[in-house]
Amino acid sequence: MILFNPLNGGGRFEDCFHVYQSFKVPEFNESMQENQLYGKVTDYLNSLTSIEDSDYTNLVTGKKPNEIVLQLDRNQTIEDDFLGAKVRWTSQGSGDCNSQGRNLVLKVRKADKRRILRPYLQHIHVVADELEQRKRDLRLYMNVVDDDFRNARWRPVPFTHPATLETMAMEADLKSKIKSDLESFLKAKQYYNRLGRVWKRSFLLYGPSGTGKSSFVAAMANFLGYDVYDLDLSRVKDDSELKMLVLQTTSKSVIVIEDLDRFFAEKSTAVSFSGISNFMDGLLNSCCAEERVMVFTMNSKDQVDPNFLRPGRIDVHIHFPLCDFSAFRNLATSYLGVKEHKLFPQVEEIFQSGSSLSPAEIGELMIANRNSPSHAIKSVITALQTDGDGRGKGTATGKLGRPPRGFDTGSRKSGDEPGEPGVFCGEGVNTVRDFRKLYGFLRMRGSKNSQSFDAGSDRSVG
Ligand SMILES: Nc1ncnc2c1ncn2[C@@H]1O[C@H](COP(=O)(O)OP(=O)(O)OP(=O)(O)O)[C@@H](O)[C@H]1O
Ligand SMILES: [Mg+2]
Repeated sequence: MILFNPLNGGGRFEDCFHVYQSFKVPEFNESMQENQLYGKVTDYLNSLTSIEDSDYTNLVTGKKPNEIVLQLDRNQTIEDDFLGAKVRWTSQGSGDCNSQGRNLVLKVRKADKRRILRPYLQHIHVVADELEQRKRDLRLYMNVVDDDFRNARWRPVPFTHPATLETMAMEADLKSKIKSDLESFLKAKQYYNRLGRVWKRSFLLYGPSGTGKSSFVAAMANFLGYDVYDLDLSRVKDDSELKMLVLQTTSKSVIVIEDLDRFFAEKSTAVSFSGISNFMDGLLNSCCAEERVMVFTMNSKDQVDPNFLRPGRIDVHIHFPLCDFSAFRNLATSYLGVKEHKLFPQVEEIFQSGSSLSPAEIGELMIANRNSPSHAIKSVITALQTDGDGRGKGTATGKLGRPPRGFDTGSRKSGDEPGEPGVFCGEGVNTVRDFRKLYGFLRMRGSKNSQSFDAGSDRSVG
């Protein structure tokens, strides 16, 4: 007696008693046109963790260079859970010599069918669309003034910034909080709709120059699979032009305004404070597309009107501190491929004494000396001793676990000369001072000497 047919979706005892109902999703319709649902279900199934856990599965190249994706094999069955119900999917050959293509067969318990079938198919649609969105090439939009039309508009270019959340040197706990915050934002459409709120999230990234704020915006966009709208306020004529630009942005995008504190301090934009607040509120109460992330970067939030930073306008505040020893280790791992080194205790001691540099400064020294990790670390030690000018003493981080301390603007120490013994640098960057020149750090020194961080009022992720 044959009870189970393994080609019939991994036969189970219940199958024999018609406990399940099957639904076939063919690859092509009767006119041999592609059935789009088949593509969506395939993408959805290939993204499930159960495919990773199955006994065998296919590995195929994806659309992007070096991308490898998991793919359901013919006659393979995987399980999925939805609203507490278990369903099974089997990939089958068409079995019909007159037709081509494959089928995906869904088995649902009859008892669950009425309750879950429609929402489950809807869920597959949503997830597949999100996956598609993440796969497509991203764009960076910059606002330009169109001479002919005297109008501001967005000009797109391909967005190819390589930063990812993984490449950012940040405290691990903070990074994983941000990651799960973004993940839950992506899944929260129905939640926001139920609350009657626009599906958006706004972030404030603040910290000294060269600590990774701009790179982090790129990493977020790559993580979310969103386009980036980089709004340059100095190119905006007035408040109404700002409004028009906002209306032109599309959903699934990160809208970023960099160095906002500078605009407020220098009044170097024709846009008023209320224009910017309305810009944020306009997005909040939006007539325009939703599913957007807004990011503002600044060196310090001291000079910024607290009204601007109030809850509801800014959801998440993230502080970007100067390097500590743990960030240094992260950088050494990614830039030099070194997880441990005999010089690490010495580096740690210097950090503990309060010296610090920005990740950009340390990263640049590592890149310049990347052929010899020892030389690279020695150059960092020398730079911390000579250029590290005690800035680390003032980096109150609050959320990163270090207690808030007064900020020491401290004048530079004298040993600021290039070419310290034992320091081998290449590519024209010999000391942090050289790098600061390159990076435009002096610009910041001139205008932003007195910074301190209000860690106490942080609302951080989580
Ligand atoms: N935390 C970090 N992790 C990894 N790389 C970093 C980090 N911080 C800075 N860098 C590197 O330093 C360079 C400058 O960083 P970035 O431009 O993101 O700094 P920033 O905070 O935006 O500075 P500014 O305030 O001057 O705009 C980038 O090449 C980036 O890769
Ligand atoms: Mg920046």
